[in-house]
This record gives sequence, structure tokens and C-alpha cells, in this order.
Amino acid sequence: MSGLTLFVVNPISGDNDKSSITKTIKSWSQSSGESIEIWETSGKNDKENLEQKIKEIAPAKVVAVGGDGTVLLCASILMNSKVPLGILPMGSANGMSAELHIPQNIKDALDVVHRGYSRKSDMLLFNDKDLGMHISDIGLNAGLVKQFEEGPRRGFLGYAKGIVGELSDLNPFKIKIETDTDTRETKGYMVAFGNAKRYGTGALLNNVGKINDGLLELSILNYFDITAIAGHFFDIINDESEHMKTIQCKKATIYTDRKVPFQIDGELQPDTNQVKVEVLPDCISFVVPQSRVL
Ligand SMILES: Nc1ncnc2c1ncn2[C@@H]1O[C@H](COP(=O)(O)OP(=O)(O)OP(=O)(O)O)[C@@H](O)[C@H]1O
Repeated sequence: MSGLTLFVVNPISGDNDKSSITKTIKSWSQSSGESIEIWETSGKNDKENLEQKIKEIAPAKVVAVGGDGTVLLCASILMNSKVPLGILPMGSANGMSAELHIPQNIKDALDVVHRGYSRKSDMLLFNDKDLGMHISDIGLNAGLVKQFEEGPRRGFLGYAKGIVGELSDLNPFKIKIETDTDTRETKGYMVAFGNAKRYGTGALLNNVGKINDGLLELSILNYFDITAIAGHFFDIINDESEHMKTIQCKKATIYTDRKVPFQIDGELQPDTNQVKVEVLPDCISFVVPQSRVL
């Protein structure tokens, strides 16, 4: 595809030096003949400013250089347009790029951008206003994200302390789920909202999710059992799993009997006792390796 490629670089994502990435992008532009522009996020009004930039330069492709937050920022602007979104995975969480099999190596990921194969994906809309793309949840995992973000500690030790804190406070909550097809009540520690199969950490959430199936997966963690949880890291969950149930639907509202932590694609939201979610089918195109084109 000819035309301009806009690289949207998040300078703070993933704690790695972006100046060498910028150099690599510029030399790739010369060797591949792709004309490029590089635009950095500031962390303030990025959506409005990027929207403006995209209107001005009308790129043929946009490439998010960062983690899931940067991918979601770009996707929220490009949705329902014909402009495909590539990814150079540079975040601390790169769930969407892992789902799309984008290479972690930057030169290989740039090669995917240059080839320009694309596939469509659904997105998720929460509470009629917030977009999600990969995996969001309420309860246990969002509690860990909260411990990590709100605690004074960074790094692995801080994360480990956060896990211990979160697990020692663990109590199930009552959950009512209304989907477009049924209503059920249960108790559990977490409800995940998936457009995909696995978290950016590699942990498997469900066996059925496809990013372009027009469905979302609600996965409910009913029992907390460390060996069963460990199974998710080794891909040994099955449809009969006792501790985790998955329901596919097009929309749902979840009610809980107390306010619980909530995260959308890794970004913490205010604690909540009610989440409405619906799938927005096939509304964004990602640039993917040829093997991932359907
Ligand atoms: N220049 C900037 N300064 C500070 N924050 C920024 C800047 N640009 C983007 N951000 C913030 O970076 C976050 C998105 O980061 P992203 O998910 O791409 O990478 P990440 O390394 O996975 O991030 P994190 O692990 O902190 O969520 C958003 O919260 C956004 O507001």
C-alpha cells in the first residue's frame, strides 16, 4: 500500500529507550521507501490531538509504538475507518500484539507493517462510553492492577507484595449476569470480559474467543485454587473446568453485591458494582503477519 505511515510513539511505555526505536524506524523508512511521520504521545489530551493529526495528514496506515494503552488509543480513533493499525510492541503489556502474532523483534514487526496484510477485529464498549479491545475484568486481576498502580512499589518485588496483599483479602462476591440470551446468578472472585483468548502475560483465559467472531466472552472465576490458576499458565483449561466458566454473548450487564476493582485493557477504572458491555463487530483493521489473515 502506498501513502504515508504515521508512527504513534509512547515515549514512556515499557521503560525502554525510544530514541533507538525512532532511529530504527527512520532507517527502515529509507530502506523500504515508505514515507513516514513520527508523532509522540504526551499523556495529556492524546485522543483529541491524535485525531487532529490524523485528519491533517490522512495516513494510509497508523502504527502504535507502545503497549496495549497506545494500541487502544489509536484503535479508538481509527475504528470504523479504512485505515489499518499496525503495532510495534514496546509496552509492559502487549496483549493485543501477542494475540495477532506480531513479532516482538522490531525489525520483524516493521516487516509486517511493510507487507501490509490486514484483518478485522471486534472491539468492546463498556458502559456506553469506554472502549476496550483485548481483555478487561472486575475483581481479582483488576485488584492486582490496582495494587500495582496505587502502591508506592514498582518492579517485580512490588508486584509480588501486591499479589500477597490481594490474595490475603480474598472474598468472593455475588454476581448477577444478564446477557442478550439469559440471566444467571453466581458467586465468584472475578469476571473477565474477553475479545481474545489470553492475557498479555500469556495466561489462557478461555479456549473459544476469536477477535472477529462478533461475540464477547465472559469468564467467571468461581473457585480460587492456586493449582487450577496455574493451569492457565500451562494452557490446561477445558470447557468442563469447575473453577472457571465461560459464556459467549453479544452484550451483557454484570451486577455485583459490592464495589470491586475494574480494569479495561490494563487501565484502571473506578471501583464499580455494575458493568454494561457490548461487542462492536469488525470495527477495526489490524496489520498482521500473512499467516494471521483469514
Ligand atoms: N509522554 C507521556 N508521559 C506520560 N504518560 C504517557 C505519555 N504518553 C502516554 N502516556 C500514558 O501511557 C499509558 C499507556 O501506556 P501503554 O499501555 O502504551 O504502555 P505500557 O508500558 O504497557 O504502560 P503501563 O504498563 O504503564 O500501562 C497511558 O496511561 C498514557 O496516558
